[in-house]
Amino acid sequence: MTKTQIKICGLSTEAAIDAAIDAGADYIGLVHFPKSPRHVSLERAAELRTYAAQRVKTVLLLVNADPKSTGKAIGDVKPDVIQFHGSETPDWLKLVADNSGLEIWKALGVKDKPTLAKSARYVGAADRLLFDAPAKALPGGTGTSFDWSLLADHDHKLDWGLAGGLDPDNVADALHATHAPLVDVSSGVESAPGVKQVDRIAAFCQAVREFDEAG
Ligand SMILES: O=C(O)c1ccccc1NCC(=O)[C@H](O)[C@H](O)COP(=O)(O)O
Repeated sequence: MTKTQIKICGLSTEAAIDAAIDAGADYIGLVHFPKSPRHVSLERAAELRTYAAQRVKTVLLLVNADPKSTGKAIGDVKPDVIQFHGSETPDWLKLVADNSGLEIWKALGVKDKPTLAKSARYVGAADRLLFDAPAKALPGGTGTSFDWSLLADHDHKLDWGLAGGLDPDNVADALHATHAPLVDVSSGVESAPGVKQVDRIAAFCQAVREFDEAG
């Protein structure tokens, strides 16, 4: 049985971390981007990372952070993975990877086939691509989906994941359409921006596991 990996993103409380772990998530995401309703300070991100350590992998999200801020964020939080969610270049990702030894993910907003074709430039720079909806007021956490059929026959050159407007009711359809090895959710398991709902986290993970079991 293929086990789809699950990332629950935009957590800011210990209770939400417990809910994600209890539901069987593989990754939690901590957003360090002051414009986001899910923003956590580096101090709080470090506390949450320590709370989660050994139980689930922690992904720290940054958006177009400068080199000094990136180094401080990595040093303070010590995440397992760093996810870049802005317009960061492959060269910048390589530099961070070489200096930190961390696993690197790059989020890309998918508009059309040419966007997907351009994603190949991250080969050798990122460990995983996260295909998300195009940016709106925020670069991520928008709660909107893109056209999943764009991924149906895409020749993936890198490990990858699917994000953007997923929720407990549509994640099985998204997996049928894309066969994503990882799914990422934020708004779809919230009652309001930044407020995670334990029962929706559980329902999301349950829907993924039911898809996996149905084969
Ligand atoms: O979640 C945010 O507020 C956010 C802000 C700025 C950059 C990235 C952000 N989230 C990144 C994620 O990985 C989200 O889980 C992903 O975009 C999917 O979000 P959603 O459509 O709300 O499920």
